[in-house]
Amino acid sequence: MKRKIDIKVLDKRLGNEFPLPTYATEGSAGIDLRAMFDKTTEIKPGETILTPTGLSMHIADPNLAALVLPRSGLGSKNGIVLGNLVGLIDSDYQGQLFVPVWNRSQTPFVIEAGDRIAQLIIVPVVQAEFNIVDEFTESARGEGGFGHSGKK
Ligand SMILES: O=c1ccn([C@H]2C[C@H](O)[C@@H](COP(=O)(O)OP(=O)(O)OP(=O)(O)O)O2)c(=O)[nH]1
Repeated sequence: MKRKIDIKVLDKRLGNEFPLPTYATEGSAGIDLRAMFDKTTEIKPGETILTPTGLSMHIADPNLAALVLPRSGLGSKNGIVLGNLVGLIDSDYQGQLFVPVWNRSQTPFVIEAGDRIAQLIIVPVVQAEFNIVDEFTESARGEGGFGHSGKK
């Protein structure tokens, strides 16, 4: 059976006033996160507002993490993205998920309580280890650094 990560619903409006997050289709990678403000909130141009989601998670498994990403439509049409560009939820984080919602547009943006403002995906993680070396020969591909391949 597929293992599922437990996400706790802290805000009782979720599941009552607003639908619980769901994977919209069989192929959906993410679930939408809602802005669980107490009231309608305006984000001024250039402003970032830390937004509660009403959801708490403890991933616990170090082989997993979660990413908070902008919703494509809000980002490309309304300039509503994330103040940290991408949010990383560590497997040992325990607590409410917050989304720093950034209005990078030139116009104020109104968020009603419960609006879907970002999305969350759970991803596999492989940790790196660091090894001190005496000598290192770069491969042909590594020489010259960024943009060195000359390919367009
Ligand atoms: O958009 C986000 C990003 C992070 N977090 C939570 C989960 C994450 O595990 C924790 C710390 O995030 P991060 O490690 O990115 O923050 P930091 O600024 O590097 O601080 P820290 O010193 O806590 O690592 O904050 C959120 O709720 N929303």
